[in-house]
Amino acid sequence: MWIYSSAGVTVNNKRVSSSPNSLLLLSIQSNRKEKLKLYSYWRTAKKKNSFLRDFMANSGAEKLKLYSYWRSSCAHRVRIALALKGLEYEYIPVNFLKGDQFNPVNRFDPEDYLTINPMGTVPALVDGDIVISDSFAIIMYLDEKYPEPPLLPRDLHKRAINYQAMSIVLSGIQPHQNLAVIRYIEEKINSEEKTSWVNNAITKGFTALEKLLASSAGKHATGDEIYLADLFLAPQIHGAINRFQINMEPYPTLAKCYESYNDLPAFQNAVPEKQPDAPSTS
Ligand SMILES: N[C@@H](CCC(=O)N[C@@H](CS)C(=O)NCC(=O)O)C(=O)O
Repeated sequence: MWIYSSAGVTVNNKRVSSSPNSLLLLSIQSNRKEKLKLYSYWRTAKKKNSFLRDFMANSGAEKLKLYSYWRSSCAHRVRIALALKGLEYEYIPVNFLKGDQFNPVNRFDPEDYLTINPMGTVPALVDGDIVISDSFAIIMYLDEKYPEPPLLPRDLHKRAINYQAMSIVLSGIQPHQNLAVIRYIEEKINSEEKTSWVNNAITKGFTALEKLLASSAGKHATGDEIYLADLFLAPQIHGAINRFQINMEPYPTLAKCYESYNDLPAFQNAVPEKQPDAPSTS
């Protein structure tokens, strides 16, 4: 696998050059004409990461792999990030209802999914030899490797609001509505208790988010650009409305952001209903 960074070029973990420019000369399979084409493309590419992205897409390098489940809001966040960064990936479904998390997910995986993510949850991203689970870690990894468009604003206050909104969803809401948790409540108590538990967690989180974002929001959570908070809000609101039938009227700021997300292709294509493992009737 080719890794290109400001520190140089690595192929299959072997440093082959300390100068990123020589990537072009190292495109071993290319003939002189192709090399010149690559070189002139690199010279004119506005952003180095778009060069890397295109080069990876055309070089036969292994594609990113995303272990996902259509309805997972955590995987949904990563799908948006991948789309915003313009990255192609292989979608590998992990079907929790069939217990895929305890088995090899498909015939190409020699080992159980738990060796990929010992927590047995999605998402997990595989980038060559690098395996990352947890949506936040994955999104930060992608943002650092492919800095355009940036997922964190430069303004420190706005950046802190993004972290805060992300954290409310990541640790204040989603864990309470997680499949394993709600199944447990349903089994040990009953389904009314499950519904009230989830509603309570979403209401508490959305009330806090509404207060946090009322003064910072533009078209999106912290202005008109898309940032980290938006990647966490969109899937959370989508699930709240479609899966848990939450009324968004008390949260006008969140509802307005959600409406704007629905206009953007990166968000439109990442929704659960459009994933390859979604049931056809959903
Ligand atoms: N903090 C983790 C949470 C991962 C997580 O809980 N994923 C859920 C789907 S959104 C899951 O895999 N649930 C399966 C289960 O609970 O068995 C992340 O953001 O990736």
